[in-house]
Amino acid sequence: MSSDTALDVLTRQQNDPTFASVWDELRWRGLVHVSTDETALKEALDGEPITYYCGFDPTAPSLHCGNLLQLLTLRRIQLAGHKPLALVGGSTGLIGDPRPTAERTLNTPETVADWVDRLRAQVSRFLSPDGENGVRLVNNLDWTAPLSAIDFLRDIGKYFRVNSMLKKDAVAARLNSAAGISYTEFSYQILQGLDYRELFLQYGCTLQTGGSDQWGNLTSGTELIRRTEGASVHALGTPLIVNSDGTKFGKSEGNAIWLDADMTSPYAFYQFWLNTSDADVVERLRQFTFLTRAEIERLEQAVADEPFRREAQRTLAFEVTAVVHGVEASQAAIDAAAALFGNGDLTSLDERTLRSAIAELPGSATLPGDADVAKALVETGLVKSLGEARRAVDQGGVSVNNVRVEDAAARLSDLALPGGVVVLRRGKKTLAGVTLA
Ligand SMILES: N[C@@H](Cc1ccc(O)cc1)C(=O)O
Repeated sequence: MSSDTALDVLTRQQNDPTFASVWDELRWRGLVHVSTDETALKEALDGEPITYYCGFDPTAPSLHCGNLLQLLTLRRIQLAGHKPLALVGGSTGLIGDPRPTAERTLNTPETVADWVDRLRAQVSRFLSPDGENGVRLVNNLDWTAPLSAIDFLRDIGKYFRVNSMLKKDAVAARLNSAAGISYTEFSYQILQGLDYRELFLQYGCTLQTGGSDQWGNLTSGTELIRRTEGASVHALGTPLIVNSDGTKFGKSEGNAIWLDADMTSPYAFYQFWLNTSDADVVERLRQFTFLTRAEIERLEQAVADEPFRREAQRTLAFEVTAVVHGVEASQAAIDAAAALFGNGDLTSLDERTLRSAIAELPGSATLPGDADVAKALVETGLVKSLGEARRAVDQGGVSVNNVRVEDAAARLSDLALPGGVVVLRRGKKTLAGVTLA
């Protein structure tokens, strides 16, 4: 991340006078899908600061776009004065939250511990550490590891009825599948319930947020607290984000969109948001940016009046990339696209941005430095044959790094940008990238 941190960006845009109540804002932004008693929750959120939490499991070295919704929701509630606990699941990550489809493979404790560290660092970037309601990071391994099997079964297990455990969505789906479900994953909801109780007892935590797929796990905690402590606490489930064409949100050509810049480059991240459809873009602006209601409504009008300008998409991509990677990286992603597609000066781009930008072009190849322009045109699929390549160059229709080439036999190493990057263009629009080996 650059010097301009996610929080700087968030904080700049925090004051939206339209919303007297954070509950009203969460509703308007389309973040409330399911919750425990609404009146009680609204009252709690509009009243004195409460402590609330959301958990993230270390199932990969980085969080992804789907988790981002939870991080931003945590931040919105923090901006209203409440105190967040961000839990990274050192113990739950060792067990695995059952997915409706198939059993997870267990990761080694070393791997999980490494991912816990990485996720803690990621999560902290989205929440302010300052003041009375500064974020506290917690790890459920701290209270789960010391628990003996006997204590777990006697003291906690007694409060869970297998019948209701079987009804939870993911468990029910797996029971009906051929693969079934292991006892390990079946027990997961108890652990998450235990977390909520622990955070209630230790910190007075009275709200847990999560995706709506977490509803069973959220209510596992509220029920346990009701049974053991006689207290009534809250849970809030945000909607599952889907694209209006029915495809899953958060993937680009089958790859997950990660928050880690080494796993998904800021350029690719920016492009992902830029590709949002007109039908989805306003909802995404509400859910994933801190822009004010007035600004989002103006963009909604822009989508209706001048969809071809894609102002809403460009704003969305800039804002979300800035929140995750910083303003500079977000601007660099814009500059790279402009230089590539607008025939601009490629030499002004930094090598890393340029490399990640060409990696996203449809035809990209790695070639030895002594390869010539004709060969590169063939290898990247811009032409079908060496003959066609030569003709295209002779007709003046080929450029390398946005400078027209005259000689199809020119060596790529003589034309490359620093880092061995070569951008080939055929005609006006067709681009491909080559990295020299
Ligand atoms: N089960 C949550 C992560 C989580 C773990 C422990 C908790 O206490 C809360 C949430 C998920 O898979 O997204």
